[in-house]
Amino acid sequence: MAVLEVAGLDAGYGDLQIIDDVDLTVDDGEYVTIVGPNGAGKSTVMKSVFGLTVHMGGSIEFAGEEISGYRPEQIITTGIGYVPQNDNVFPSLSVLENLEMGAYILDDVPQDRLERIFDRFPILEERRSQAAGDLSGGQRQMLAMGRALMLDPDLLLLDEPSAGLAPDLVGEMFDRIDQINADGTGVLLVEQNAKEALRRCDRGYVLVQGQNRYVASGEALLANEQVRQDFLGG
Ligand SMILES: Nc1ncnc2c1ncn2[C@@H]1O[C@H](COP(=O)(O)OP(=O)(O)OP(=O)(O)O)[C@@H](O)[C@H]1O
Repeated sequence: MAVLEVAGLDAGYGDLQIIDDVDLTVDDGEYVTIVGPNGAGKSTVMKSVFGLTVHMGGSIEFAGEEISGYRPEQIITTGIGYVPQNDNVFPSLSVLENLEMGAYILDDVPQDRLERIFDRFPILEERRSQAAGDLSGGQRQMLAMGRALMLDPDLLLLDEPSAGLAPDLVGEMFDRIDQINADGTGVLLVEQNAKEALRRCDRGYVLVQGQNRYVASGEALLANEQVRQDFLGG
């Protein structure tokens, strides 16, 4: 069953249209990645799903509900979590406070989820009292994911989580995403690290100049000579 179904999406910023007639689906528990050249509109597609762009046409359904036109505060209540690429933690708040903020729409902080996040990311428990601004880039990214997981989303949107990480941490970040997905959370990932993302995902989209150029399993895209030459560095 498609949890997220984007059809004929046109979107952009102000009067500027960036996304042109894009279709995209993420089935229940599926791991889907969007790759493509710089400036292709990958982040813009993701932001559109989360209500952060100007919607210019098409539909965005999540779990059967039309969510285009919803504000981000409404969208998180439908079961979509979003981890932006930048400014994704509150630097002056502690790690624990950041995680608690993730559950701000609930009356009480769900302690069982907090425990699960600490089990998944032990470094966050170790550093629970430290300011988020003092964390390393990788730890900050884990905190941002943990915060989004506090609402136990059905679909997690991740915008370039490996950006800026030291090469030895990139594999670890991808492993974390695999684990989150293995626990049943659907994942929509935008990545510059296209080969690694395609190796890990169920299905991939290659976006070029705001349009879908290829849609196939990650494996099939990696095996496609044209895709390799044009978008994966050979
Ligand atoms: N807030 C904004 N206002 C106006 N234009 C924007 C804004 N954000 C992005 N753009 C433009 O939209 C286009 C697509 O950007 P987007 O960030 O979606 O691309 P991307 O494929 O994610 O690229 P990258 O991998 O370089 O982040 C670019 O031309 C960019 O300059």
